[in-house]
Formats: sequence, structure tokens, C-alpha cells
Amino acid sequence: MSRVITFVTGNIKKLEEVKSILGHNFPYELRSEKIDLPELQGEIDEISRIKCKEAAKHIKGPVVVEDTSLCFNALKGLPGPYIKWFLDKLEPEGLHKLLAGFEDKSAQAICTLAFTRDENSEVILFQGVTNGTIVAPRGCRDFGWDPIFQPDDYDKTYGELPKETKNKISHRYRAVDKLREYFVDSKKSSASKKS
Ligand SMILES: O=c1nc[nH]c2c1ncn2[C@H]1C[C@H](O)[C@@H](COP(=O)(O)OP(=O)(O)OP(=O)(O)O)O1
Ligand SMILES: [Mg+2]
Repeated sequence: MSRVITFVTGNIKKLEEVKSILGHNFPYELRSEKIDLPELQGEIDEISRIKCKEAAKHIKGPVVVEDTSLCFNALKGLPGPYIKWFLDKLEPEGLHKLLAGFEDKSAQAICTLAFTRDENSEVILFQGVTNGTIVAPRGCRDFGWDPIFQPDDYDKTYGELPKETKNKISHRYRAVDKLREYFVDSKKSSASKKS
């Protein structure tokens, strides 16, 4: 496989986090391309697979895409993959208020990375989940719903935690770590085949 993988995303904050989590310990060059890909309705895995195929059609080479869901347990997993549209209209305050009538404020942040070599290859998914609680907004408002998501075992929201801490425990960290492992291992086995 060529040494370049293109990360197709319209979200600069995601890109920053993925690059910082990957660090220098990744055997491929990650380039980014900003394309607003269609995201169909459906289940998380299916949305990611189709988004990835779409990206591969544009790039004509190895691509990775990312889709982030925020699932409220009291709402049986909604907003889930539709979090972007809920956030745009309701802002973090309104998202928190959605749960006003419910005792259960627990939620799951889910990052799904989808990789394919090209349009006709299979799509491989790497998923990371971080459990937490939805709270009234606190902290930095730079990135999406960070101010209302308080990960389990922490008394601060993603928006209050230092970036380095978020990047060690986040849904994105857990997904990127699986992807890195996959590529580091596949690099090792192709190197050993050559020798
Ligand atoms: O760690 C995060 N902390 C807080 N907010 C976050 C995070 N990660 C994604 N988000 C927001 C961005 C978007 O409002 C929605 C996911 O939607 P999602 O379609 O995956 O992202 P997007 O459209 O911004 O970028 P892309 O071009 O990669 O699809 O949640
Ligand atoms: Mg999107």
C-alpha cells in the first residue's frame, strides 16, 4: 500500500486530535482533505461504511473517515449519529435540557473510524467508546459538545480537562489506538514477509 492515507473530514478539531493522538508513531503519512461527505440515516456502522466508500470515490486511494455519535442512554441511544444536527440547533445548553425529565443522565461518546484501501475494497471499522454523564455546560466551548460530557471517573467535562487528558481517555483516543495497532501490526508482517 502507498505510504499515504487521506483523512477526509470537514472538522479541523477532529483532525487536530487525531494527529496529536497518533503522534509520530505511525508508519503512514496522514494527509487531510476537507470534503463534506453525505451521511445517510441509519445505524452507526452503516453510516460510517457508506461515508468511507464515498470518500474513497473522491480520493481514489486509501482513506479514513470518522463519525462521532453521542448517545443518551435515557433516549435509547439518540441523538447518536445525528448529534451534529441536534448540537447545531440546540447548542450544548439545549442538549443538556433534553434530559431534564429523566433521572438517567448517562451517555456514551462513540468514535467510529472507517478505513478502506480503495472504492472496491472492504471497509474496516475501529470503534472507541467512552462512558460519561451529561451535565450543564462547563469549560471550553471550542469543540462541539465537549462542555456537557463528563467522562466517568472524572469530575471535569471534556471541555474542562486539559487536551492531553482528553486525548488519553476519549472515544477518539480509543478508536485511533485500535487503528494504529492495526497498521503497525500489518506493517510488521509485511516487513517480515519481505525479509
Ligand atoms: O470529541 C468531540 N467533542 C465534542 N464534540 C465532538 C467531538 N467529536 C465530534 N464532535 C461533534 C462535531 C459534530 O457536531 C458532531 C459529530 O458529527 P460528525 O459528522 O462526526 O462530524 P463533522 O461533520 O463535524 O465532521 P466530518 O466531516 O468528519 O463528518 O459531534
Ligand atoms: Mg459529518
